[in-house]
Amino acid sequence: MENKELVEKALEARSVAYTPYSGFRVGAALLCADGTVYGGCNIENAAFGPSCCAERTAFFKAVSEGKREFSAIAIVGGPAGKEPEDFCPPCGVCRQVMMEFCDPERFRIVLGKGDLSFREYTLKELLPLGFAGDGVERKE
Ligand SMILES: O=c1ccn([C@H]2C[C@H](O)[C@@H](CO)O2)c(=O)[nH]1
Ligand SMILES: [Zn+2]
Repeated sequence: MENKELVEKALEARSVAYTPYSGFRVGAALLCADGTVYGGCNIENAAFGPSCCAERTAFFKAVSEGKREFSAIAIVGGPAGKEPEDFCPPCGVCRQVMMEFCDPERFRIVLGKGDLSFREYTLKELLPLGFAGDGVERKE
């Protein structure tokens, strides 16, 4: 799928962001290796801590439906009431979640804006020397 189309889907996902505390609405569209796309938005909470970013919402939706292989994620974000005018790079926690499921040299992170312009990075570029759990015992 074209990056532009993925950015459009991220903008669509952003429209239902739940952000009463920050007013900063983020949307993500996660492209699975099988071609399916999962949208995600940020979901905030009055206790702040339980809030979830758009990117993790998309990943957890996909993994909870059996998906394990991912090609790319588009991310858009900015203040409510207007289309995103700046790029919104993923937070460190979300980069680490990507590291769990994605090949850092192949997984593409597409940062988009409301005008559908975008910049593409690999996960390795945004999370150099990322921790992949090498040496961590796996039970299954
Ligand atoms: O890449 C990002 C950056 C921030 N947020 C959310 C967290 C919070 O709800 C709001 C402001 O930080 O935006 C995301 O969902 N993804
Ligand atoms: Zn995040």
